[in-house]
Amino acid sequence: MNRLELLPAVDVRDGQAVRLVHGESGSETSYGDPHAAALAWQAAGAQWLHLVDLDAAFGTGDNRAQIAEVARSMDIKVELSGGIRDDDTLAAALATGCTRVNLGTAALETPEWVAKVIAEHGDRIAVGLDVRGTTLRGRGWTRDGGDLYETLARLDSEGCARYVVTDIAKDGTLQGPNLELLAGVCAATDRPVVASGGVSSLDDLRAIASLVPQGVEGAIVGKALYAKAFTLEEALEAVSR
Ligand SMILES: O=C(O)c1ccccc1NCC(=O)[C@H](O)[C@H](O)COP(=O)(O)O
Repeated sequence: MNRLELLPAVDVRDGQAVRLVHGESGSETSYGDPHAAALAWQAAGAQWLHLVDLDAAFGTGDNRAQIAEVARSMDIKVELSGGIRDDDTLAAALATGCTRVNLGTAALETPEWVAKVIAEHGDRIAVGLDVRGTTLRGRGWTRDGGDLYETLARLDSEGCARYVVTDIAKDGTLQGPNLELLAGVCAATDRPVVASGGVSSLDDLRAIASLVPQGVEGAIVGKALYAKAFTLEEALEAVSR
């Protein structure tokens, strides 16, 4: 059986690594230099980094140059997210050498473009399914964007390689992942799923790992690492068995 991949998160707002609660602008806690955070996760044994430009996601500017520098300097795989919505932002993201990008708003607002780039770039494109209940949210999670399962069926038919599934109600809260949502998405698609939002403990990671046979491939971990609920080394050990 495959091991659960862990993706420590570095979310960047106004040049700083931050954590948000429910992804809400204004709820930031700052954790300093994003590059230092990324290098720390790499040094601790991460194989992946989940790197988010929150300003680009919210439409309050961007941190593209800084994020590109971080992505380029990593020896590990990087998943880039936040504000990738057109040819220019996609080309800039892919040019950082990241392993894949995560599209959110574009999958809701410009589905033809997303179908085109899925066809062009295959596995380098993931789609973020960020939900409240079963309603998708776009534009930095501020606007409703349709039904989760209808969108999933459409993206599946277009060949989307992978989904990053976030329960916004859980994100940044340390309240535990939404296992029911993850199991529901896995039952609806044969594509791999990356779980995001709410991880609070090693037991949460073990619970997500129990869904690997159903199709969960990885888990993004943010707040719990920054709040020192456990170390990344402990997390990697917990999912290695
Ligand atoms: O990923 C995005 O594009 C995004 C847009 C707007 C608000 C938040 C966004 N991402 C947040 C994350 O990916 C978190 O880092 C991740 O869900 C970790 O959550 P947690 O472990 O609960 O801190």
